[in-house]
Amino acid sequence: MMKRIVVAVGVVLRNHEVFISHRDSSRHQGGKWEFPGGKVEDNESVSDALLRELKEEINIDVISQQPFMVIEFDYPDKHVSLDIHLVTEFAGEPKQLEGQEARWVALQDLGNYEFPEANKPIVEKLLSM
Ligand SMILES: Nc1nc2c([nH]c(=O)n2[C@H]2C[C@H](O)[C@@H](COP(=O)(O)OP(=O)(O)OP(=O)(O)O)O2)c(=O)[nH]1
Ligand SMILES: [Mg+2]
Repeated sequence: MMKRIVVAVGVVLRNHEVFISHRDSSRHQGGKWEFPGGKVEDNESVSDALLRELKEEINIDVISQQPFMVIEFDYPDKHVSLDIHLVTEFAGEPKQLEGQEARWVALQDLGNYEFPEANKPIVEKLLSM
């Protein structure tokens, strides 16, 4: 059985816009857009991982976050559990630190971006807000 990887994911919101990054094509589910985040390490809580990943990837300090949804999804080569949080307050200006393209996108335009298949319910829920 494939081990399920727990991933902390942040939907960073400001004025009805969300900050997304483009996943490098060399990576798992590469060439698609993503919400910043990454794997929860051993001995780390999901919220610790969320804070760490958003600092490492987009250089912000999370001040407020709320659980949004959990999605378990099996890619052929990887089983993931995405623990998604809305980040509604943060310090610093989001900036991609890992060389990926990144941008603010209006919530109602999210449907124009290609995300990994597991993200479908996230995008649907955001579009219905
Ligand atoms: N960050 C992120 N990962 C996602 C999303 N949707 C989705 O299926 N994933 C999957 C892709 C990866 O298989 C997995 C973990 O993401 P990751 O590669 O960013 O993990 P990480 O930041 O710890 O990076 P690394 O150790 O692989 O370099 O979650 C999403 O919206 N954001
Ligand atoms: Mg990541």
